[in-house]
Amino acid sequence: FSASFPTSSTSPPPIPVTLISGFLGSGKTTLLQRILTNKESRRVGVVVNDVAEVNVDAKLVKGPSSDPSSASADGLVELENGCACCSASDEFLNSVSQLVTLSDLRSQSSDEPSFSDIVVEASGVSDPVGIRQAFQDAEMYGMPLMERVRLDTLVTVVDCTTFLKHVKKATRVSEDETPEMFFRDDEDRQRKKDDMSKWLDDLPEKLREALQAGDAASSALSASSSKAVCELCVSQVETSDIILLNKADLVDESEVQRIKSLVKVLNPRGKVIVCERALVDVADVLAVMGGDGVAICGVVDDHKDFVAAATDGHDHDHAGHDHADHDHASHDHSHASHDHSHDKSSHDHSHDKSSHDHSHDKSSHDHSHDESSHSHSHDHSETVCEDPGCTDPTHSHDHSHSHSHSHQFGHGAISSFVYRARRPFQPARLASVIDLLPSSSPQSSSASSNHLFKNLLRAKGFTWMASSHKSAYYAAFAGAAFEMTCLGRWWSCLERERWPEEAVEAIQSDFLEDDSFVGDRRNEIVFIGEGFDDDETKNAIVTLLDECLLDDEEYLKYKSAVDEGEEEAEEKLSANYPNEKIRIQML
Ligand SMILES: Nc1nc2c(ncn2[C@@H]2O[C@H](COP(=O)(O)OP(=O)(O)OP(=O)(O)O)[C@@H](O)[C@H]2O)c(=O)[nH]1
Repeated sequence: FSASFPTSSTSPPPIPVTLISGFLGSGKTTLLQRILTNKESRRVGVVVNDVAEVNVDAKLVKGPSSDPSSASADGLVELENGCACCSASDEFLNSVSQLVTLSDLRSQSSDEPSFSDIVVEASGVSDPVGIRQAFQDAEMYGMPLMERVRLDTLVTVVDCTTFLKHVKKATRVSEDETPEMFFRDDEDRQRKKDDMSKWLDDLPEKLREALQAGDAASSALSASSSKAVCELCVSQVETSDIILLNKADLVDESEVQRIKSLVKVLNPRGKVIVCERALVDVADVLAVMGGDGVAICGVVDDHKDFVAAATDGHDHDHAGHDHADHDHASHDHSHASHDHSHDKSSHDHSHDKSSHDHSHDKSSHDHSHDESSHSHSHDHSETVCEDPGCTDPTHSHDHSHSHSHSHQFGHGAISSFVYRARRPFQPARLASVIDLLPSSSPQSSSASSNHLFKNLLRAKGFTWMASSHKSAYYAAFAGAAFEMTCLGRWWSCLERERWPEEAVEAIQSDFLEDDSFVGDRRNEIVFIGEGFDDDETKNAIVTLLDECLLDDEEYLKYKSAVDEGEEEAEEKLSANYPNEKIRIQML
């Protein structure tokens, strides 16, 4: 995709790309055929990325072009190498690039108009987050291709017959059952196996023996070679503009309603269309977002919408900030700048896609620490809670529980609430709660966890860990998988003058008023599950998480470490609170 394209003031507007995602067998090809059969005057270029059946799908899509009623693409590129384990993002861009070149060549030689649309059918095991990231990175790096195309609309097809089963059961798939989720082909499989044996061989003998003998080995190895279907299904639904609840003919109405309520909690901004055999109006799915959909969002945008939905438009922070007025039109990468600054000039090529690590943008994040902002801290125990519904007169607003709001949809009892706290988590205590989450790992199925978290479907949000005063972590749980990633630094670490101008209001809304020590550091985790509107369950989870926060004595120690100065503090804090257990969870 490094090909250069003729670009000038007369260049045509970028071709909108519509991405179709959805788990294996959900109906993506059916939708693609529907689009190609009813595209009318649109000229549609197609990228098909079907790991297992790419050639079959390609033939289906091509169709006999002499028959006007059959599905036919105006240009088609097959992607034969994609798989979820490597996300195949570069190959997507390569294929899109090939289509644009094809279109240019045709219009030069025969005056054929170029494509009005490009449709990409992702593999059933692709995560749209990776594909979106690839497009955003290409834009940030100033790839010439990005002047010719833009990722516009993300469509996810849900199979109504399997969705709830996948999401609830947290099944992990194995290499043997679905090799396409792990390897591109046999050669790739062999190469990865060789790498693993080499890794084992290179270990000190004692460690190798211990690993091979004990459970640790099997769980460590299987953890690296198994994926939760649930994670994929949830991610595909969350990262989409349009969600088709397909195969509605095969389930009863109440099942459709249950799926609908879950989908709406997972993705409050998406448009849901119930259908059979992907029978939808092409105008409802093809390039409908006009450049203002989830394609331009980052993790932080996603999170904000998620929180707003979980609080049902009554999102109160203890500082009284109201996030409910979140303006969809204002989605902007720069306000997600923990994870992804789109400031080309400041981009550092050490960019790390997978971790969204702040190291990719040195000039905007790697700055000197503002000592003055840490010179005094405030006790917020006297702050008056501004939530009219709050019934707890005692809670301290920088500690204790952040009370929450729940929301229940009419059908099914799927609800969500937000846990908030303005004090860091003690990593080891948090790790022991993480151990209680439902998991396929046998060591984590204690009776209490089964009781408390048994109906948890999804949890995600910002976490403030006592092992760092700088790093903004993002925790995510789905199915059997928990992961914690560092999104970058808290905005408090950056002088205000260096915040992106258009994002100042949004950033400020996350700050605890009059407390520069805390700033935007926060725990803000959304929990979604069945029966989570029940106060008993909710309070038990809140109490459990409160126990993981630093107590008063620990917090004083934390504060004094920070007051010693930036670099010393980071070293001291990470030594005070070794978070190895959390790191293991991140693997
Ligand atoms: N009954 C019923 N069958 C459907 C519906 N939509 C698709 N199918 C069938 O389900 C099967 C899978 O559909 P595809 O469109 O190939 O699904 P896909 O998502 O492209 O599948 P993969 O490429 O394997 O990921 C096909 O046999 C379709 O005819 C529907 O709404 N109802």
